[in-house]
Formats: sequence, structure tokens, C-alpha cells
Amino acid sequence: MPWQLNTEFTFDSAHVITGYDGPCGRLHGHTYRVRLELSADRLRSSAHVRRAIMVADFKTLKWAKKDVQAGGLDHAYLNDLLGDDTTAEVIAAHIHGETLRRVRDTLDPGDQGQDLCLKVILWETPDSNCEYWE
Ligand SMILES: Nc1nc2c(c(=O)[nH]1)N=C([C@H](O)[C@H](O)COP(=O)(O)OP(=O)(O)OP(=O)(O)O)CN2
Ligand SMILES: [Zn+2]
Repeated sequence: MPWQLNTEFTFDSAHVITGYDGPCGRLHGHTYRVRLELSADRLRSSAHVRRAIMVADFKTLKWAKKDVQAGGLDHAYLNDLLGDDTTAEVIAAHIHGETLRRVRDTLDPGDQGQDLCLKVILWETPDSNCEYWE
């Protein structure tokens, strides 16, 4: 893969790990940090520029930092969006699926995006993170 795009951002959200026997079973919040690594073997156009000069637009990748009322995860109650199991593992997998879906939505008709490979790293606290990729 000749190109790898990396971007990082944070969002602030509340959650409960339902049924967790400890503090994480009570309502609390985190400043989550997200790192996205998207590789591709060719460049593409974006909604903002028609020439094929990007792996994907950073604006597309950073959807999750938007306010929940604008479609992101910032100032969300994550259990409302994801259900009871709001572990870093589940949130990272959700961000992976939603990010790839949004990137694929920007591709030209007929482009399946089969060369695209995404890794998500989600920090729940400064010293604990989860990586998810397919
Ligand atoms: N594998 C996972 N374990 C835990 C998760 C998780 O998502 N995946 N989540 C939690 C809780 O959400 C908790 O808020 C975070 O736990 P922890 O890292 O223990 O948080 P602290 O930094 O506050 O803990 P210290 O005891 O101060 O180190 C728990 N486990
Ligand atoms: Zn937590």
C-alpha cells in the first residue's frame, strides 16, 4: 500500500458498561482519543476536488468528532447509540464500520474501494486503548 493517511481527534461522551460490577457500571464520561490509519494503493477524488489526489478527504474521516446532533459522537450518551455494551472494543468496531461506510459513500460508481484498509485506535483513557482493523 503506497499511501497511509493518519488522523487523530477527540470526542467527549458519557457511557455505562451495563452490568459491570464496578465503577464502569455507573454513568461516567471519557475524552476518547481516536487515531485512524487508512491505507490505499491509489488516489481518488473527493466531494471537494475532482482530481484524484487523495486517499480520502480528512473531513470525511473525522465525522465522529462532530456533535451527536450533527451525526458524530461528541457529547453523546453512547448507550443510546450502541446499546448496553459500550466497551472500547465495541466503540472502536463501530467507528471502523461507520468510517468505511462514509468513505465508500464518496467513491465513484463502480469503485468498490477494495484496496482500502482501515485501522482504528481508540483511547478510552490516556493509558488504555483498543485497536480494531479488518
Ligand atoms: N477491555 C476493556 N476493559 C474495560 C473497559 C473497556 O472498554 N474495555 N472499560 C472500562 C471502563 O469504561 C472504565 O471507565 C475505564 O477503565 P480504566 O482504564 O480502569 O479507567 P481508569 O483510568 O479510571 O482506572 P484506574 O484504576 O485509575 O487505572 C473498564 N475496563
Ligand atoms: Zn468508561
